[in-house]
Amino acid sequence: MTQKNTRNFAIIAHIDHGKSTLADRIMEQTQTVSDRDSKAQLLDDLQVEQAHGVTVKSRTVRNYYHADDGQEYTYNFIDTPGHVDFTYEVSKSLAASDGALLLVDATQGVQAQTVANLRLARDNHLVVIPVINKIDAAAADVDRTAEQIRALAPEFATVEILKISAKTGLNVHDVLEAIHTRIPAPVGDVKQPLKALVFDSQYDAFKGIIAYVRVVDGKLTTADKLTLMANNQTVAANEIGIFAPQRVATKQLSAGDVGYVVTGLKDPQALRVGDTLTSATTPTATALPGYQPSQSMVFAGFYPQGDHYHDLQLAVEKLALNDTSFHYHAESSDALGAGFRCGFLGIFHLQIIRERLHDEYGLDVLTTAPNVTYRVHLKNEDEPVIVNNPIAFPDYAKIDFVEEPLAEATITTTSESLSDVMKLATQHKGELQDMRNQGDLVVLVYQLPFAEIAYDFFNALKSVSHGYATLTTELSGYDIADVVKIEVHVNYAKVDALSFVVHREDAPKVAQELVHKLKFVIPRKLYPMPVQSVVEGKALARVDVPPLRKNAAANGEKKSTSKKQALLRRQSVNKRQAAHSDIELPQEVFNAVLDLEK
Ligand SMILES: Nc1nc2c(ncn2[C@@H]2O[C@H](COP(=O)(O)OP(=O)(O)OP(=O)(O)O)[C@@H](O)[C@H]2O)c(=O)[nH]1
Repeated sequence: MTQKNTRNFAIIAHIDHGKSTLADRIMEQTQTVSDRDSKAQLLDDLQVEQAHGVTVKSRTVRNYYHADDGQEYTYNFIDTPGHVDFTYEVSKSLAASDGALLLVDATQGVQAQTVANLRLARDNHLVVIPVINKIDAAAADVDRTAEQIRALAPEFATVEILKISAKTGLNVHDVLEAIHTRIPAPVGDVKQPLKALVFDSQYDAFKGIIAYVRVVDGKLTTADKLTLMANNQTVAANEIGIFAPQRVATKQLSAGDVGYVVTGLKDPQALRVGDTLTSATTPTATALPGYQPSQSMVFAGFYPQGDHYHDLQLAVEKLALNDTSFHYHAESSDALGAGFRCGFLGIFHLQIIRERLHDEYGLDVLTTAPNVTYRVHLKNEDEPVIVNNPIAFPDYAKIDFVEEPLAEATITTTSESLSDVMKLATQHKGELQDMRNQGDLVVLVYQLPFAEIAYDFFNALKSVSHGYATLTTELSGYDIADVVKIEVHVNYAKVDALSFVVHREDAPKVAQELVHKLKFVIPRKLYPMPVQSVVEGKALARVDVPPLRKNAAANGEKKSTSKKQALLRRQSVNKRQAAHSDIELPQEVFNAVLDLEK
């Protein structure tokens, strides 16, 4: 079979519009998987994906399709995630594709991620096939959805929009035909030196790093010695193969093919996604453009529970290899010891990484309260200090002013929940920029501090809108903000890992709420321990964590004054000792900071 019969495409859509269901149907109708296998969810195989019912990793699968024109085609498709926190995964997949199926749910119409993903596809010069899905559903409004799609891009005004049910399989055949008639065959020259884009990777305990590649030019065989162009590192091709959907070894991958290479590299940091793989003996002159590194929006500290620092280090290295939008570097805290400062695309991403550490590596990590990046301008300094860890937030006396990141949030909701959604956005310091109708739905554009949406905004939005509202966010710049650091002192000793940054106007309320929550989660000691929220050197709130046993010096005890004084003296000795002793910090303590209504 020649490359003219190969098609590489991605399936993109807003979350839950049916990508994985369509991927399953395509595999079924091309007999890539047996009927028995297709009963199980084939692609979303990570435990976190099954637990949340969403895709977080892109999946690549090769299918063979006997088309109506009598020819056999190779279809390499990449199923991509739909959640806004995983857009980076989508952009990597698109760079390895020539076309995209853009799926729109007929019951919901065009949504925020539909627009965002279409933009990514067009940036990558892909041929986009619009597909309306769920036409079998009672609430489907196919005509309205078609109208919305036509309005999205000029080229959609004339192309045929396919109308399918991925669930029942209705018209999926039309999709299979459109793929080879509308999406171009890969261009690339088998005779040129090898040039392959590493678009994803995975760490296998036995085989080491497995690179997922799209071969752009040339051929790749196991006989080749290869070079990774970013740092000129030579690697082997111990095994090469395709995804069917499990890895199946082949003898050769040539220009236009999508497959994998078992590199034999054992150091998880040795390979960078976006790198170009070439031949060590006849290398190509220029590397492929690769990807823009992703920008972390939310940061949190990960600390091992117990004596597992090195296990955690290995696990984060391997996860970062598999998820290039997850970043980390070593940090330490007085209270928690050695750990890692980790960067995420959003709070859902953080949650998924935590769960993957648990599911795939058996590690439970202590997670400190998440925060955004601040630009702190110091007095008499020209350049701002970039702070993504509240522990490192400079002393308030040295600060001239602080800038915080702003988000442009696009919320699509129903008119019934409009007023509740607007109230929520205002509570989170949102300023309305634009409001328009999209069919029966209302689209609201807000500008608000990124920190306000970084925590619980998405869940709150889902709850006030009864699950209907959707959200996409984009960093829209930095602006001056009056923020302060809240420090927590337990028994007069600062617990650095509990520090966080809030707007000054919210500080008194947050400080009160925090100490009242901490009172119940800080493990008790034999003596009472004051817990204070301290802002700019002043304690704004205080409570006492009660002692484990009865306080012998408390009033109401029938004791002589001298006995009480003796006890008080002993307790004050305890107290001084305690100020130096370790305070245990279980995850609930950090959750108390996390759950605050900031
Ligand atoms: N009625 C109907 N339901 C469908 C159809 N296609 C998918 N669904 C349902 O829609 C839900 C979401 O489908 P998925 O295929 O998981 O959606 P997805 O786009 O892959 O979701 P993410 O990967 O998380 O973005 C599931 O409950 C499917 O059963 C369809 O054609 N008709």
